[in-house]
Amino acid sequence: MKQTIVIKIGGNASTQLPQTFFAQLEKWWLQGKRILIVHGGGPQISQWSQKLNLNVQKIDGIRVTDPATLDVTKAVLLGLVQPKLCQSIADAGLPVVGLNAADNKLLQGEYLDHDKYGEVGKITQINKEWLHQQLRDEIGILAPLAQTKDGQWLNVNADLAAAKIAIELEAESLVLLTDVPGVLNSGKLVPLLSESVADQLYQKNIIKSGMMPKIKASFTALKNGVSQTFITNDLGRPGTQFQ
Ligand SMILES: Nc1ncnc2c1ncn2[C@@H]1O[C@H](COP(=O)(O)OP(=O)(O)O)[C@@H](O)[C@H]1O
Ligand SMILES: CC(=O)N[C@@H](CCC(=O)OP(=O)(O)O)C(=O)O
Repeated sequence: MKQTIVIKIGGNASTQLPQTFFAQLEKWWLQGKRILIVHGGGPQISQWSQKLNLNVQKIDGIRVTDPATLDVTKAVLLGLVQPKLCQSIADAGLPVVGLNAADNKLLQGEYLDHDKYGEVGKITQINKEWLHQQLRDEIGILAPLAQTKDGQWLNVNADLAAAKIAIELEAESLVLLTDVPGVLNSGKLVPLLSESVADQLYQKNIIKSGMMPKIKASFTALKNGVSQTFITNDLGRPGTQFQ
């Protein structure tokens, strides 16, 4: 569906959305684009885990998730982050619907590597027809959680979830909205990034932590039919575009 735009909003970015974000969203909506927002909430999950004396550990940007942390993840994403985002988009006068994995088996998944990450998964199947229908009338706000065929919930990194969903929806673009202007090298924005240069930046430890799943997500989407992928902190600016 070439009229679809998938925007991933990181947990930090979701707390400081500028007016330009809502203006661009409205512009795309009025142009007839279908818009799906996949939201993160990593910093909020870490904060609540700490309050509850749970261990916070990430490996290359992926949270190690034990059953108690999975409960916190669900509660924070579906109880705090998502309603707040829905509220701010509704306040901007745009139609919005909050969505999660359990809505008509929207996101099915399987474990990534149970021994390494615990209750963490990757998305394997999407209820596309139903999702397309929802996006005809409303902007969708979707949490990065999936369910196995047996109904077990899985925590999914939001960048990787957004890429998989963008591919499945045949989106025209994927925008990863975060708290930095794009990929930085010695403090300078890299406007265009190829996979070989990204590998070099990774080898030099310039691309690390939370940027790693974003790079993987961007190239995966690009190689699988999404025409354009960006990492930015402003919907009005392309930040880093992938090539
Ligand atoms: N080369 C890089 N350029 C920019 N940011 C980087 C880079 N390498 C690591 N990062 C880190 O990645 C962070 C963004 O990832 P993350 O904190 O997971 O954000 P989000 O919550 O938006 O997913 C940046 O704030 C920065 O600390
Ligand atoms: C498995 C995994 O890492 N899940 C992520 C889901 C939220 C997320 O990705 O949020 P940000 O985009 O704000 O980082 C987590 O628990 O932090």
